[in-house]
Amino acid sequence: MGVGRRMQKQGPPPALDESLVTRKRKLAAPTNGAIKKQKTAEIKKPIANGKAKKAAPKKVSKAPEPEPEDDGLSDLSGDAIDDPDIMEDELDGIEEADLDDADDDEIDDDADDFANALSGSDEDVVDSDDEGVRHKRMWSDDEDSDAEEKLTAANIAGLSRKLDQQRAQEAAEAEEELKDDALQTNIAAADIPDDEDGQKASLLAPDLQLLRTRITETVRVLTSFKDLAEPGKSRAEYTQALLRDICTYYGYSPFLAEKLFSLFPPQEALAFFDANETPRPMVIRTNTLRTHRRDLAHALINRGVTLEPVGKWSKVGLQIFESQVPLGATPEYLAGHYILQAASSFLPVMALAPQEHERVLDMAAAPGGKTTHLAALMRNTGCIFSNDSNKDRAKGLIGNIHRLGVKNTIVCNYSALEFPRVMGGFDRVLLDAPCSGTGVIAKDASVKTNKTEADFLRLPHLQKQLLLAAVDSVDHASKTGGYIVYSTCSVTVEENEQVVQYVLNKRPNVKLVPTGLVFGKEGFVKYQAKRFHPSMKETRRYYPHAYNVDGFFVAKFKKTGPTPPNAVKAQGSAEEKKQHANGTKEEQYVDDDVADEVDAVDGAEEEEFGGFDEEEDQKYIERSLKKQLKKKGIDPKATKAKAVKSLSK
Ligand SMILES: C[S@@+](CC[C@H](N)C(=O)[O-])C[C@H]1O[C@@H](n2cnc3c(N)ncnc32)[C@H](O)[C@@H]1O
Repeated sequence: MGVGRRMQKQGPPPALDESLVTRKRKLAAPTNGAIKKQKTAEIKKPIANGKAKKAAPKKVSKAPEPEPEDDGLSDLSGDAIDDPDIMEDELDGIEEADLDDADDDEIDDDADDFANALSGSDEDVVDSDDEGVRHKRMWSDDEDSDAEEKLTAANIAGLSRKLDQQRAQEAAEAEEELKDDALQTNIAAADIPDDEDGQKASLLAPDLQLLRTRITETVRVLTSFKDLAEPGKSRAEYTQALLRDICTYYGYSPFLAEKLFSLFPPQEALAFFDANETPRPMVIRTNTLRTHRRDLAHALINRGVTLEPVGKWSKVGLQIFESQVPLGATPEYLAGHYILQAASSFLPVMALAPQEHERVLDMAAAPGGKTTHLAALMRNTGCIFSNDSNKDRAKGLIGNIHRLGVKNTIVCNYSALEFPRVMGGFDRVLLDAPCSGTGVIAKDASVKTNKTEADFLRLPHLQKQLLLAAVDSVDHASKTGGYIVYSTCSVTVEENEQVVQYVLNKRPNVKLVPTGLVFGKEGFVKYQAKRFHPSMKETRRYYPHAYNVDGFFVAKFKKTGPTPPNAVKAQGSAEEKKQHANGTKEEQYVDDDVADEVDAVDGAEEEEFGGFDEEEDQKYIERSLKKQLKKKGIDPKATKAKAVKSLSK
């Protein structure tokens, strides 16, 4: 695993993170000298057979430190977890300060007691006001020198990775400078062969370099347009030129480049495109049904893995900096002690916050990252219906459920559109919807070119229907729940705010509520000509450039009553149109597409479930296609096949 951006600390930027999570925090950043000292210590640490030897403990432990087990599993067994003595011994090589924020809510009570015994405090790191405890418990990159003394082998390794990262960055910069020099030399050189037109033959590196310079310069002009624009040149002209350069430089289709660019101010858009060029940090989620985060960290450190807690916002995530072993094949992995899972995938589950003994539906669940997290939060109680329409993917879901020791889950294989006809009355429903993947371009670069306008009609349409089904599957009278979480790994407005707005319009019996997540940007209340309900600010957006996590969207709804049988009918009725015209209805927060669709709905939905039918769906798709074609100046009377083809170009 290389160094670089991947090594960056993941999660919320300091301002958000610190102010929201910690009330008292005065520790300063470590000095370079301190980091160097730690680095030296790590270099001295011998590593044999791919297995790092334990660093010598700084403190003498109460009990003699046991030799690490050969298979690294016995110290993670249920007995070890429940036996404070054994666990205390284990912690000699990994100081309690670092990992005892790991468990809290997600582990069993015995383990909580044990954690408390170790730290001398039963408080949660997140809410602690106790400065002393805070010093001990923090595991971050801005400790003071006192706290450094207490850093563990893991922490030292983590920090030394950062030093490596710094060095790599310096090396990259030096290389960049060399290239610059070379470029200048090349440009000035008289012996570059001319092409047929007598122009200097273009060289790939100089072109990209120049392109990058031009992009940066155009962004600068757009940012201070009045002061920097050439007279007579419009903002639109600059933007078009910039988009052309972005497509060439980063390899996006013009359609997607424009769609993504329009989400941000120009400077931020550039940061977003840049962030999509580097992978996010590798993260694993501790399976608290099988182990505790600190025990897992201990076991992996002993196998030569360098890691750190993912951030104070998660009690189960570990960010992997470097590994001597394949993380998908360690004994701990095979024993189900963790799952490889992107950090942002934790968020929808945290937002849904399932309670023990509830009935929960995961509508689109494969391969099961979120289902298994739900099960862990519910401590294997209650019942999860874990559904996916794709049978092959559902096999992976079953595999993960078995590996991670999930016992409260029933796997089903329906189109989620069939809920609640299959079953309803759930306390909570998670809809992690199929989406375009514009939040995970760093993982799948094909998204840059393979998504067309047709996808951004088809997917939102499916997402809207699925979300209506999710709402209708929840028991509004649930004593503990009545919540729905909608998430996507996409950043487009069509797949997020527009879907949420559509459902708010169609189902007056739900409202948006805070997600409870401690970081993330507010959803759009306004986007281009579209206006959304003010409560849309309760939804959360996540961007790779802002938090070093995959792009994600999370919305949480509370169902307040049964769906009125005439809900949909009312929305298309003459009375409602009159209300819209008078601006007397909350549903004036309607975007064009929603208005079209609402107008198109004349048939009543007789039952709580929306009663979708393919014919009706087709009508919406065709209507939207026609609109798009008209916008493009294409004859909408062209055959549908031709129309889709031209839109796909
Ligand atoms: C984003 S992935 C879900 C990831 C999953 N929640 C996890 O955390 O591992 C979306 C899933 O939706 C499924 N899907 C697509 N259309 C569906 C439908 N109509 N009903 C149910 N599942 C569907 C896909 O097969 C895919 O597995």
